[in-house]
Amino acid sequence: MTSRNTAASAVTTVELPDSPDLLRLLPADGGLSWVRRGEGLVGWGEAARLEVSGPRALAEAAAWWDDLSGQLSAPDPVGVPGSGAVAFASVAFDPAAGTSVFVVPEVVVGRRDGVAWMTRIGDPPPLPVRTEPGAAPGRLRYADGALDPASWCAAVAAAVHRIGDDELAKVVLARDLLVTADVPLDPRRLLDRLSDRFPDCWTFAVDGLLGATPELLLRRTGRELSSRVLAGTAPRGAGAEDQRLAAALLGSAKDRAEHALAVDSLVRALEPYCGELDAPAEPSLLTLANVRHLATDVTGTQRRSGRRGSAGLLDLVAAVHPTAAVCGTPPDRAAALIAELEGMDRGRYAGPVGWLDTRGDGEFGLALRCAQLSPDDPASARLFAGCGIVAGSDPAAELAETQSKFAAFQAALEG
Ligand SMILES: C=C(O[C@H]1C=CC=C(C(=O)O)[C@@H]1O)C(=O)O
Repeated sequence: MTSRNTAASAVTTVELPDSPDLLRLLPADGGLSWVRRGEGLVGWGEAARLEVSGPRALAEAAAWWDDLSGQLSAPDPVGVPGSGAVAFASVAFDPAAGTSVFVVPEVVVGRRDGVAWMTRIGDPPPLPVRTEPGAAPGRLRYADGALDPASWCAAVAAAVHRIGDDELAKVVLARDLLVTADVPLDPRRLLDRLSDRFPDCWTFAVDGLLGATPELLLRRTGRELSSRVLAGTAPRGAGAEDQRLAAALLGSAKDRAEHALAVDSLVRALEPYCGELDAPAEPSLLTLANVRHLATDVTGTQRRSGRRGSAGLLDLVAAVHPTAAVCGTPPDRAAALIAELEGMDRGRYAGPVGWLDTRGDGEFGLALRCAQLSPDDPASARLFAGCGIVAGSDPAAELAETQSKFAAFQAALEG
């Protein structure tokens, strides 16, 4: 665990008279973001930072944030979830092995239900010097990541085989794609384009991991908990074909089984913490520009008493992650098969990403439809996409699904 903390200075929060375009405020090096439909949080500067890994990574992060929250609590005239000091977080897919990053920005600008505010820690310059986002990156060169398409299809076929042997019911297999541009990639341009094209997604950026995720792992507001579980995907089509594909997804026994396992994994993990928990019996459709998903919005109320009643947001995130939307069923066998077949380190892809405030409120999505900007080459990035594999999955169809999912970030890169 490494932590840096220059945060023991005054925290001030003021309401802003005008509602700023949050993503337009970000400085040239990108900063931090969690924005959907123009609302959410952006931040920049670093008042404190934690990098943590190991079997107790999230517990250590929770203790670090509890301690810091005590130092950072301050009068907050806005008083809504996200106002005051916050930490942005990007957790490794496997927090025991990978590095999770928590950043407390010096400046946060937020907007919620039309109310805008700015929180500053210490005395940083209030707004960055504005420069326009950079131009299109010119020519893009793509290269296979860990597995070429044929090898990845072979991995899917092997997974289907293992599922047929009754070893497990579902595993999510992902692949990566490398991209290099002629000029450095501009995170602000990517975030702008992602949020324009994917208004129903959360456009996030934490420590070089950028994306627009449609999946909300867990939101905590007071004791109210909510989640949007996704699993089961169909491509988009033109005209009547699009409606046919939507109806086929809703009626697909394979996709519904894949979806039910993801909902079940979240519900089972949350149940012990909740007095009430509601998961609709039927999934709905979430339609995005590139794909359509089966979706279930789960809501619950956290218990008031006992050890589980006092669990904080990071304890809850640790309890629910990884769901079967990104790992599989049963999770231990699925994680072992992912390690065996994927041939890559997921890093923070498919891990929880979001923010938490000093009151214990916050939102965590799953880091999907994203790319990790290269720390060594500002013109390069690594894109990720994965698919749930169940009995009856067809490797060629799953490969096509990863291509449709990559297309979300590719559209932001291109043009
Ligand atoms: C693992 C990913 O998507 C998950 C979320 C929605 C639908 C999924 C699916 O249909 O396979 C995946 O479970 C990804 O986009 O990389």
